[in-house]
Amino acid sequence: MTKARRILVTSALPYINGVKHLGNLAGSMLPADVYSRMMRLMGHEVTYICATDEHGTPAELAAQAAGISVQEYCDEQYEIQRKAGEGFNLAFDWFGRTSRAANREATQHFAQALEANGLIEERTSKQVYSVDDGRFLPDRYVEGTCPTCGFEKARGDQCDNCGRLLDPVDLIDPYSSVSGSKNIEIRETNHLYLLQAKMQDRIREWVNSKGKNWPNLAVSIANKWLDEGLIDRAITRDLSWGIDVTDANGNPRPGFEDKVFYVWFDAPIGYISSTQEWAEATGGDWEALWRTDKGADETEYVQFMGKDNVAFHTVSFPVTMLGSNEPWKTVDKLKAFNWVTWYGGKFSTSNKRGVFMDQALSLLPADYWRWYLIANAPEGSDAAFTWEGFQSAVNSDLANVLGNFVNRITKYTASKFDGQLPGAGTPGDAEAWMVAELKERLPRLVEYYEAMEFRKAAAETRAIWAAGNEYLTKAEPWVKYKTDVDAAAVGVRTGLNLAALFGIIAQPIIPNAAAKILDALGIPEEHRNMPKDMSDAGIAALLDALPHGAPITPPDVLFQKIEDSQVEEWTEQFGGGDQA
Ligand SMILES: Nc1ncnc2c1ncn2[C@@H]1O[C@H](COP(=O)(O)OP(=O)(O)OP(=O)(O)O)[C@@H](O)[C@H]1O
Ligand SMILES: [Zn+2]
Repeated sequence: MTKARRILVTSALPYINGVKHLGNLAGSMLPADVYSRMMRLMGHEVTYICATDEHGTPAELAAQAAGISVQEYCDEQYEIQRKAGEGFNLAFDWFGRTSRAANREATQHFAQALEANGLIEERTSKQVYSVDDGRFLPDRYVEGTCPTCGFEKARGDQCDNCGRLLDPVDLIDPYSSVSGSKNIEIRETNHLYLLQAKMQDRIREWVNSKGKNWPNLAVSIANKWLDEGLIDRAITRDLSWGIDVTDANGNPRPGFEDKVFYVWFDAPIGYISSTQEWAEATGGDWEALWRTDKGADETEYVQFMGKDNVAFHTVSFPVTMLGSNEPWKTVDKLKAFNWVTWYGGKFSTSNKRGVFMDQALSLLPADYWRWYLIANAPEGSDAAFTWEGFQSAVNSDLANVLGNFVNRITKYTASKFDGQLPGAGTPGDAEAWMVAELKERLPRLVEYYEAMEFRKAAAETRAIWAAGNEYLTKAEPWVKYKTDVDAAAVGVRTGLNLAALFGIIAQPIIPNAAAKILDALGIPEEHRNMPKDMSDAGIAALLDALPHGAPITPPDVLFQKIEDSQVEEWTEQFGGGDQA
């Protein structure tokens, strides 16, 4: 017996400005959920934490555009995202918010610890100041002409045309995005700087030791940053929405009354503070997950994110944690994804390109999307979302391979065996073939999950379902029934047990449909875990696990096929073919 492991899972915190698109879902929360579910089914103790990332100028500007306060805006958007997550069956143990008190305290704590260790310093810097607005204009509060490409609507932090990261003072002809005023001055003011350069060697050493368990994509991104040399960064901004900058006594830090911590500093700390909220609400032990002096050295910490977040998780956040000189748990396994692309371009929240979580659920149930997005996870490279690909994954994998199998065998039991699992007959060659298949495939499925290879895990799941269909072709209970009812009974019994197994292994990816199957077969909750005994005898036992005589009710249609006319309609509605 292998020992149950304690696993902490986090997925990149979704930013608060609007409901997430299917790219966001596929590149962070969905695989984290699938992985958490599988680890739970294997008997491990999993805590999956996520939260909304709520600070920063995009939230402020969106609130302003909506004519409400930032707090109100974030409250609304949090609810929307929480509901969308629920709709997609994301089984977070806690879905927190970085704007809550726990994150304020944790962020202020880290800043104190870093400063005490000589890693934070007050420096004077030049900032864009709007005389008419009477305030500094950080990041997106200022727009102007890009010094690199001449684009006239570049934002203070980045040019959307050429992609270059900018400092607001670099903009040519800057104007305030609050008032449009061009009465702009460059003024000096103080900010806190995180002295990342001092941490270069420690982070390198840490990446070298931890990176062994990361995919190449993550290690190469971390090394690229380290090779370029870590630079000191301002971790405060001239804003009011955010976490207040305090002194050691918790009083406002002189000179920082109108400043807050920068969102990049406080967001990842949200993983810790959200775990604290979870512990507070449930009586869970957050320290066993986060403090290596309190048991977290025995916790496995797994992070999920899209590739643009890797640098923050392999360099910036580790600077905060290691620089505190406190015994914080750092990431063990890191899974980074490429992009899901939308018809030759990007999914985009600001341009409303692609399909968004709420819209998706209004078209079809969550399982359909979950299956397609996991089976086509952007792992080795970017993965294109196409309506045709979605249609074919649903129709062939879910409806034809899994749905038909379950339907056929349960309906046949209902019509020929009085809706009861038949106990007669003894297994023969066909059953031995099936045992051999499972003996090879089930351990491989588990390996793929352990390695967080989601495409392969989905493909193996499908291959196991397909082997079941092949088994029925070999066993042909419907033919045998005419001459030898007992021989037919073996095929039906094995088929029903296979249906149960197929439901069990389907649970991580398509939890609702899997529950329907397991309910139809009357499998109690405690028997829905992954099988552990992979010996010949153990696998043979799986094929005769359900009690003889157990009542079997065919489930309603598990999956509706997607019609060509629906694909046409959705292509039209979402502008699928449109390359603009
Ligand atoms: N097209 C995509 N495919 C895969 N992952 C993505 C995609 N777009 C964003 N992500 C990931 O989704 C997670 C949450 O992203 P976040 O809420 O910060 O939005 P974002 O990265 O600003 O994207 P967008 O502006 O397109 O919404 C991050 O880990 C990010 O890397
Ligand atoms: Zn530019």
